[in-house]
Amino acid sequence: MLRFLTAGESHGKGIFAYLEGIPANFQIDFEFINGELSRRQRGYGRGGRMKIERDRVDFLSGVRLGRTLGSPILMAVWNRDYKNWEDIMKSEPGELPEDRKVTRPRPGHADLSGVLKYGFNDVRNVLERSSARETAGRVAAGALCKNVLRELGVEIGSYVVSIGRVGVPKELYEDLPFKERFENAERSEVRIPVLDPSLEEEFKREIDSARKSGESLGGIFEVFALGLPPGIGSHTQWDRRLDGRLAQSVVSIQAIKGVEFGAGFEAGRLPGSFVHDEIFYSEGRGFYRETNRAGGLEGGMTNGEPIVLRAVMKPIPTLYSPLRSVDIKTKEPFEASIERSDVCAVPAASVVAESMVAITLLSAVLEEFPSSNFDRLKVAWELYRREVKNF
Ligand SMILES: Cc1cc2nc3c(=O)[nH]c(=O)nc-3n(C[C@H](O)[C@H](O)[C@H](O)COP(=O)(O)O)c2cc1C
Ligand SMILES: C=C(O[C@@H]1CC(C(=O)O)=C[C@@H](OP(=O)(O)O)[C@H]1O)C(=O)O
Repeated sequence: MLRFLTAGESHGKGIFAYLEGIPANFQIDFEFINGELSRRQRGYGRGGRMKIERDRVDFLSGVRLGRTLGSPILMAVWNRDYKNWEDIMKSEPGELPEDRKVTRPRPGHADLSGVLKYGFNDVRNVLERSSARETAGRVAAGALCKNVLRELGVEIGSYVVSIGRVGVPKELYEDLPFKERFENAERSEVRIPVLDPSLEEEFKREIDSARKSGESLGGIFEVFALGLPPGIGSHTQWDRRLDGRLAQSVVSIQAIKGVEFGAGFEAGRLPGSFVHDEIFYSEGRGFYRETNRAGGLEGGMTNGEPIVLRAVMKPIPTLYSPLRSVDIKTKEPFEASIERSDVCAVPAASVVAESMVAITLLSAVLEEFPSSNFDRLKVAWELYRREVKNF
């Protein structure tokens, strides 16, 4: 089992990820982890903050000479922007003048519920932690989990299928292998799964026109995981079901409002014979399916087919065209105005979702094959893969 938590404020010293349970003696690919952090920063539609930050991982514990020790791993992603906020974010005692406190809660954020819950008179005490800057910590930890899973032959990727009203027609990508969809997304500024310059332009125009009119956009992306054998997860208890655990980990990402697996909500409109994946067998392949409407999950377990989930992100709530709200001090209505914000962060959110999927999958794998040492995990994993193939 893995234990994973984050700490840190958006404009504080840094974002930190705590990860416990990674087997010892795993050789970490630092370049890969830093590459994942930079993937999270990219994507058309991001705001000024991403020009300041150059996220890199700094291992503070649990790693020696490039290998894991089996002890808790603490990772830091330092905030370059901290130096611009030090006077209002420092931990040493001090008082802020009233005019430097944030008293205007933004609709769509944790701001109002947070000040009411904690009794704060400064919204900053809430917004600093509710900010999606925290996702840098998720990606640092998720990248290490992805690194481990890759050594077990499991690949995780994602691509964007719609932003605002613009979508990628399904017939353009449904026949492409997942790896090709992913490689195309990596070359696209909006992470779409096809190489189509005019479609790419259409996505960018949608984002540009939202920016011009002071609007923001959400969208939908897909995450896949390849190479998992059947039987990871469990049908025996609600909190062990892998579908439920994956959904929770992805919906926990800031602004993600829903998740569906495989045929998803469409399954509710179709009769059963169009939804369930029939079972076949051949000597070379073992058991297999010709369709994957289940998205690789049946009964809370992997079924050996690719895991495919789709998630929806709401539009960024901080808008250049102001929304109405009420000042918590004066109780006067006002229209929120802002200095900087992302217009669309769907491509970045899809990278974060890959990380959450990696953390959840590796946790389930380690529950099935508890191992203190990575080489032993690999042996147990290969044995099981062979066993189910030759069943
Ligand atoms: C990668 C990423 C970047 C985001 N950037 C912004 C931003 O620049 N401005 C903003 O208002 N919200 C941004 N958000 C969304 C907010 O953090 C989120 O909407 C807010 O936490 C409330 O969402 P919730 O109701 O799901 O918690 C971003 C979210 C993600 C995943
Ligand atoms: C800093 C990141 O995302 C931030 C998420 C965010 C929010 O309100 O969620 C607001 C913006 O930050 P700022 O208010 O400093 O401009 C984004 O840039 C990041 O992704 O690293």
